[in-house]
Amino acid sequence: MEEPSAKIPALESFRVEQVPPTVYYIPNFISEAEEAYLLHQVYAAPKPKWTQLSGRKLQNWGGLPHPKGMVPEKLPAWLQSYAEKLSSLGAFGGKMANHVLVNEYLPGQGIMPHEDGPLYFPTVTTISLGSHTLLDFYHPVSRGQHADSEQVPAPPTEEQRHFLSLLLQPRSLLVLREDMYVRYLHGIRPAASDAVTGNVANAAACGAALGDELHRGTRVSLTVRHVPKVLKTAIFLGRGK
Ligand SMILES: O=C(O)CCC(=O)C(=O)O
Ligand SMILES: [Fe+2]
Repeated sequence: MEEPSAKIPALESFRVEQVPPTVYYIPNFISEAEEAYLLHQVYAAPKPKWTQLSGRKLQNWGGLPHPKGMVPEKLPAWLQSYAEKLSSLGAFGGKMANHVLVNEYLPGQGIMPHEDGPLYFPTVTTISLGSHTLLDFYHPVSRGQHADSEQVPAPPTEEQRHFLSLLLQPRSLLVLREDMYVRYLHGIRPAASDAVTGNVANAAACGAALGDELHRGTRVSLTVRHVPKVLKTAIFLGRGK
């Protein structure tokens, strides 16, 4: 798979320091008017576009990523313009974003720690709408080698594997790539509020003070990605000569 270049010049001033490579956090990436417009479009989508999961509901746009290749579907205009804007920043190594996942979380909902997997270009960009959330990062569970006679130590708990969090404010853009996207797991605890602790790596960029308690509202996230492996859409109906 193609590697992203080490830097995104347009975003360098938004790089979050003191975390593994690479996190960019851009507060107020969109205006309140754009946020209202995007939320309106999300909720104007036809009902069957939603998939209800246990802790959230989602809309999938652009096609279903698949190991054999995604059958692409045209993004609607309201998402295409943001896909273009994010791609032109250089987030996807010169490629155009072609996939958007919309997630809706009510207060108390979240997403289990996970990796996004190999079907995506190793950069993810996320626009948050409606509410903040806290995105948590976890060390992967390593499968250590143990001799038969050795006692296998208990695996570390989720709490022990947690090593940092990022505060995602409404209207912000998060860009994750390299180790922070590929090597560590990410998730959102199913909580109704979040405490700003010393583990929140971008607290300063958010203007958040240690000890703040932030109450979640309904959050909608737009996760914009590039899916490299795409199948041809049109079936060629040759007339034959
Ligand atoms: O809502 C978010 O910001 C995270 C979503 C996510 O991790 C995913 O859809 O893979
Ligand atoms: Fe994810």
